[in-house]
Amino acid sequence: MIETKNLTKTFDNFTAVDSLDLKIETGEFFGLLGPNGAGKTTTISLLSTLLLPTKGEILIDGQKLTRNRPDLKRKISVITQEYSMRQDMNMDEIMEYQGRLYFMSRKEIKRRTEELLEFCDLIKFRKRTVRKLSGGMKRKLMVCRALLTDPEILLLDEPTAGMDALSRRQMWNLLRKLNGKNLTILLTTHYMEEAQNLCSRVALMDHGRLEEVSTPSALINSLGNYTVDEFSGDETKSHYFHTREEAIAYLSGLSGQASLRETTLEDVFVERAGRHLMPS
Ligand SMILES: Nc1ncnc2c1ncn2[C@@H]1O[C@H](COP(=O)(O)OP(=O)(O)OP(=O)(O)O)[C@@H](O)[C@H]1O
Repeated sequence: MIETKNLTKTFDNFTAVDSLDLKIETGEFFGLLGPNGAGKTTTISLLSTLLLPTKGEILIDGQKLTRNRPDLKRKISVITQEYSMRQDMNMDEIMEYQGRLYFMSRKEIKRRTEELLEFCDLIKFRKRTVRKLSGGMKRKLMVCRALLTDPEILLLDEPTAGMDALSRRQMWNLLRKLNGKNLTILLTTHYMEEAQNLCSRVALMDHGRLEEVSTPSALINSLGNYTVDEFSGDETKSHYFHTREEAIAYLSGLSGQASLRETTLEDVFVERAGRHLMPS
């Protein structure tokens, strides 16, 4: 279990993460959502001990995480937004290099590499250098590399940013499979469809603070499960309803162009951003 208590990070006079109290259960698939600058990446950096908190603490399975706890740090792997891999190395070499950093035996590196590349559908590309991999393959390789040491928790900062629709779906399938094997996953994303599809719970952050923690379906339900979009000129106005009947009754009373659909997490995000999640 990951727990943050009053977790705070201040840069000079600016508070990027403000008194964050969060509990993520073992085996959860958890999403950290919020507008640009909300403090998501900073939170990931704190959880991976890349940054140290100004105040508060992080507990992993009830024990305080610090840079001097290699046993706890080993439970956590992080995949950042940058591709931090040598271009001239092939997949096997990337994995071996990583394994040596963690003092793993040759035999163990080979065994895990085989298993992970197979699991991630990369085995036939193992001799390809990073330079020649597609963006999607590089991301999958980063997942393999992060899992080499067999962590219990995977932190992912925008794992599908810039990916095409097909690669994104392949990554979703891979992350779902990993979560199915009881890997705890915490990701940040700007894609609400991604959070709605993958996450069992999401946290909405803004200005470093936690606004709400809930399930995607409860958030959608709070707005209303049915949406009528009313189109006039360049503008679309969305109206939300709790029942299909109410939505249809409203729709039938409209004279202009309009359509009925299911409400999405993106609607929740947009509505809240309009009200109070707006970056200042
Ligand atoms: N090293 C730093 N020094 C000063 N300010 C920083 C530093 N790192 C982050 N910040 C500031 O902290 C705030 C939160 O940044 P962070 O990257 O955590 O947001 P985010 O939610 O991940 O945003 P995005 O969605 O754009 O990636 C921003 O205003 C950012 O400018």
